[in-house]
Amino acid sequence: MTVPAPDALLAAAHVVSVPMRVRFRGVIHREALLLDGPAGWGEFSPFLEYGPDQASRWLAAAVEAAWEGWPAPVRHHVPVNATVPAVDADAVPGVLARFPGCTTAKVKVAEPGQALADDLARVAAVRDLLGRSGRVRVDANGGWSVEQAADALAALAVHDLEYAEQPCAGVEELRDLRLLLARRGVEVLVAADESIRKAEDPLRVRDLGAADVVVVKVAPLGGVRRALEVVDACGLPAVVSSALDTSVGTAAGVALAAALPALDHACGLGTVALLEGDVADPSLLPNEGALPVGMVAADRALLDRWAAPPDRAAWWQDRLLACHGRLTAGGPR
Ligand SMILES: O=C(O)CCC(=O)c1ccccc1C(=O)O
Ligand SMILES: [Mg+2]
Repeated sequence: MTVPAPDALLAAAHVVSVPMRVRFRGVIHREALLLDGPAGWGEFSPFLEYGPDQASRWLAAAVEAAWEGWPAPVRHHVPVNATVPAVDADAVPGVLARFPGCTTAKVKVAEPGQALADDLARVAAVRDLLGRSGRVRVDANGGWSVEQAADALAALAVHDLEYAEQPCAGVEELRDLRLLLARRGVEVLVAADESIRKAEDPLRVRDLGAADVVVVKVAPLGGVRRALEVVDACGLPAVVSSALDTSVGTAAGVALAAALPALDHACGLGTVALLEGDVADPSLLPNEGALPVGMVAADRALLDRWAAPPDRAAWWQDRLLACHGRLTAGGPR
């Protein structure tokens, strides 16, 4: 991929700060730099704490979207899951109402400061609303030790889990957990999310037998094409998920999900519903449990409405330039 010159990137950039409806991943304002390029719109929104190596992959994904475009889709709609943040059980109906027609829900668990009882109550509430035919998965974001995960999943399994996403932080831990669950007769599949971030990761996950399913995100992997290679190398069923993107970044995830040869699970791409505002009109929101495939353009009025304060816009422009330097210096793959 040829990376545009710094001036071309800066000239194409719009920085926004969008409030979240509910705190998610500690984030209450989602900041993003949108790029208006010849092939369409791209989103550059690495989380604030990410260093330049990680963040430059997000830039590669944004440049792919805005200067190159995506591979051809093999489907026109992508089924999505509802995403339930670590809210109180009584807030679950309000969250699920934002995901019309979704029959799969992903529930955040193992939130710091909360107890297993909170997770059990939240998951029970979700199962209750979806009914027996719904699918319920949990995401611990690596918050449990192997023992904690085995105990928690044995308890949560009464609600019939589709899988548990990143129950423990490390790849070896995921492998050990799978062995322990099998020994204890707990039938819960394990998905790797944070363990799939770098080019060499998926092969490690596969070779160690650390997961049954892989979660892939376009931006951290450096674009739709790179993510397709990762899934192919891994040889495991894949679920595409968002990084809490605006509709522009979400469309890249939809493009990946639409280009995958096989797609057996709902994707975590309904998260625009967790944002209070967005850059596109209409927003890329689930309808009848699915999203349409296609490029999404940002809207000028909405870019103005959610424009970031000048100091934050300058911070993002500096970050863009730093990442540009990494990418053109050969950067991480
Ligand atoms: O998968 C989903 O349902 C939504 C996406 C999501 O949970 C997420 C969004 C931003 C950062 C991390 C994660 C995650 O899956 O851990
Ligand atoms: Mg996850």
